Amino acid sequence: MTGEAVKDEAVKDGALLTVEDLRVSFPGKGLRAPRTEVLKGVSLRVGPGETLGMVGGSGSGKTTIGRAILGLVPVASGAITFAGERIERASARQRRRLSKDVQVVFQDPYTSLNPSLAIGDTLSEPLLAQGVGRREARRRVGDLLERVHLPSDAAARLPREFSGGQRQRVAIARALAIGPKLIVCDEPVSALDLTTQRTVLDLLLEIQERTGVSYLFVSHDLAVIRFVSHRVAVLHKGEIVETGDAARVTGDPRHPYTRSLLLSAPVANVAEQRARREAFERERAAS
Ligand SMILES: Nc1ncnc2c1ncn2[C@@H]1O[C@H](COP(=O)(O)OP(=O)(O)OP(=O)(O)O)[C@@H](O)[C@H]1O
Repeated sequence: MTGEAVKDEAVKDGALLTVEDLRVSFPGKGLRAPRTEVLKGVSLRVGPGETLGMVGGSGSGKTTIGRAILGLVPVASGAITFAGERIERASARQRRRLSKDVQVVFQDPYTSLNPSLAIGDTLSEPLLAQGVGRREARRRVGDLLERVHLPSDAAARLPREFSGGQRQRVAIARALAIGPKLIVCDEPVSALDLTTQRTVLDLLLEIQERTGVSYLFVSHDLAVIRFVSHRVAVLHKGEIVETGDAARVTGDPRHPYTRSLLLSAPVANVAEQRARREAFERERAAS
């Protein structure tokens, strides 16, 4: 299929991001070891203004999907289409252009910000790189801080003066700086305590409502995924085993792996969890 043909299809079905039959492998350990296939034909789509939650256990390949979309790992085969443009083997120039539309928020707010750069400089950097003038950049930094509910004097301070939750707000503000269409959120709240998790998730939802940005939201935590996602894809050993509406996948999972994920989730509602476990065990005994 030519690049043009894929472009037309992607635009026609209204997807912002389409991943088709994506395969990624890494060299095995040892000289003659075969490569390890980490993604084994993953397909997904994210619509404009939509959050696709990507959930799966450790090592299932969640982060690798995000990294492939961002061009940070080589793709063995398959197609990644963003806004009608094939990007799985984007050139450095294409990547620079794409960085305006596709941003990322990483898990660890303690390592994702430059410790020697004042918050204002961290936020103005992407703006200046896009050709925004200094004065306008300063004004927009003020807006960004306001949008993520940080005080305007934060601009002059260093990351070490902020808590984990506040730093993650800065990371979100940086991702938002040049008005992206898609943010890959890679476990953005996993390093935060429960109360802070909630405020950062609320912020992400508020931003989506206001700007219409799409999220590919990676997490191992089903409760977090249920809270933020419109649709959910469940990844297991490099393959998507179940996908669908968030309430359906997390409330009435069809695949045994999704059910086991649900059962191993921390217990928010003991009665609900017990009923689910009993139903699961009855079904297993009957099969
Ligand atoms: N650059 C790399 N080189 C070699 N192996 C890698 C590389 N990146 C990831 N892997 C391997 O690929 C597999 C999937 O990793 P990935 O980080 O995508 O999983 P994950 O689902 O995000 O897991 P976690 O929740 O633990 O971060 C793991 O076995 C990991 O060791």
